[in-house]
This record gives sequence, C-alpha cells and structure tokens, in this order.
Amino acid sequence: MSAPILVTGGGQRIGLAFARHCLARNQPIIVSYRTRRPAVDALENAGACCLHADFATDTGITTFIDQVREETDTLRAIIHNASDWMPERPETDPAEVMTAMLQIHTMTPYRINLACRDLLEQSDHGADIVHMTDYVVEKGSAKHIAYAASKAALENLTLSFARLLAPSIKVNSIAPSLVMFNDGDSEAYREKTLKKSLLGIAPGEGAAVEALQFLLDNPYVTGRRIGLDGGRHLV
Ligand SMILES: NC(=O)C1=CN([C@@H]2O[C@H](COP(=O)(O)OP(=O)(O)OC[C@H]3O[C@@H](n4cnc5c(N)ncnc54)[C@H](OP(=O)(O)O)[C@@H]3O)[C@@H](O)[C@H]2O)C=CC1
Ligand SMILES: Nc1nc2c(c(=O)[nH]1)N=C([C@H](O)[C@@H](O)CO)CN2
Repeated sequence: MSAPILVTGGGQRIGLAFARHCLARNQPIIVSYRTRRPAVDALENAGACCLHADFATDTGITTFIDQVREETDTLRAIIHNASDWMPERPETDPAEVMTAMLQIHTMTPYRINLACRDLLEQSDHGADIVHMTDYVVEKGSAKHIAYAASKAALENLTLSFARLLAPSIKVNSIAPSLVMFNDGDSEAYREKTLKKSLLGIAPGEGAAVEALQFLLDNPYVTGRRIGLDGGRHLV
C-alpha cells in the first residue's frame, strides 16, 4: 500500500476532483473537509479517509495535525488547496479579513508543513508539497487585497520550504487564474473574465488535476510556480 496523499479542502471543486483522481489510480488519500456534503460521503465510501477540519483557528489546525498523525506514519504528498476567496467589503472589518486570509492561506500550510515533515520523509516513493496559490500574487487584486497578500505569502513559503526540505521533499506551487466559475456568476462577469486570458476559456478542474499530477511525477522541479492561467500575463 503506497503512502497517502493529504489534500486540504477536498469537499468540492478542485480538491474534490483531485481526490477522485487519486482514488481512480488506487492512490490512498486523506481529505480535509469543512462542510460535510454528499461528495464527502462518496469519497469515504470509495476508500478515502475524510477528516473534518476548520483551519480558522490555531486549535483547529493543531487538532487536524493530531488527527493526521493518528491516521498515518507516512505521507506521499501534501496538497494545500483549502482556501477562501474573501473580498474586502464596506461592512466587514478589514482586520478580520486579513486575519482570516493569513490563517487559511499562510498559517495553515506553514504549520502543517513543519508538523508533517517527518511523515513526508518516511515516503519510499518521493515526497511533495504543493501550494495552490493564485495568478494575483504577480499583480495584486483591488477587490481581494488580503486574499492576494496571503497567497503571495504562501508563494514565498514555497521558496523557503523548497530550500529547507531538499532533496527529500520537492515543494512547488500552482498559481491558477480562472479555472472554473462559481454558481451564480453572471453572464456579464463570465464574459469579462474570459477575456482576461489569451486562451479565453475556463478549463475546469481537470487542468488543475493535470498540473498537480505533473508535479508529483516530475523528479527535477522544486521551488517553482506553475502558472495555470491561459497566458493571462500577456493580455
Ligand atoms: N477556482 C478557480 O478558478 C481558482 C482557484 N484558485 C485556487 O485553487 C484552489 C482550489 O480552488 P477551488 O476549488 O475553486 O476552491 P473552493 O473555494 O471551491 O474550495 C476551497 C475549499 O477550502 C475549504 N475551506 C475554506 N476555508 C476553510 C477553513 N477555514 N478551514 C477548512 N477548510 C476551508 C472550503 O470548505 P467549504 O466546503 O466548507 O467551503 C472549500 O471546500 C484554491 O486554493 C484557490 O484559491 C486560484 C485561482 C482560481
Ligand atoms: N478559494 C477560491 N479561490 C478563488 C476562487 C474560488 O472560487 N475559490 N475563484 C477565483 C476566480 O476564479 C477568479 O480567478 C476569476 O473569477 C480566484 N480564487
């Protein structure tokens, strides 16, 4: 039995698609979910270990790390996918937005990587950490300022952890721009957003799954960012 891959925020969309992809390849998987949905039941029925986790507090992170360590003594990879695309709003306290964003996108990966390093080092078939960041780490975002800053911090963690953990653990990030729309996005928003990239599509979860699998398979990439963005920087 190969070592499990840990995916955070695997209850929907990209994390869920990657969890399903792993199960289809008989790759054991541990998934964190915050909201229990039928998709999580289905993952469990298909053999995934699904752990409830809310990373909004330090205690939530500590509890999750303890649960993972009870579950396994080795990990093949950690995919830091859990995320909240929280905008600044007039009615919201900016301090709360920044705290929440740093907690989920920076503190959580930072603490899990340090606490689970020994589990990754026990893997017989290589070991990886992948941070899901965002195209906006290059450009900033007027409507998601704290989100962009916290993803930029995560991008920087990629560099530090790649240095710290080489050569036994590769550490990379994937920086998507539009991969998939959210339910409720208007036609006008969809049209405007599609025009932001050269390729002009919303490729769907599969494009992210392929990028993740590429990083796991490749033996010579570490400390790098894959731009999954349809050439958005050239528009
Ligand atoms: N989709 C896209 O077009 C883009 C995606 N990305 C990045 O790719 C990754 C995956 O994207 P996508 O699938 O759209 O992400 P989603 O926002 O759809 O899902 C993220 C998951 O993270 C979980 N989560 C959020 N906050 C917390 C928390 N405090 N504790 C525990 N879990 C939490 C959510 O749980 P719950 O189910 O309870 O809400 C959700 O299941 C993310 O890191 C995202 O930032 C970057 C750019 C574009
Ligand atoms: N955690 C999330 N991060 C992001 C999302 C999302 O739905 N959840 N969506 C985006 C958008 O696709 C954006 O890139 C274009 O509309 C960005 N990050």
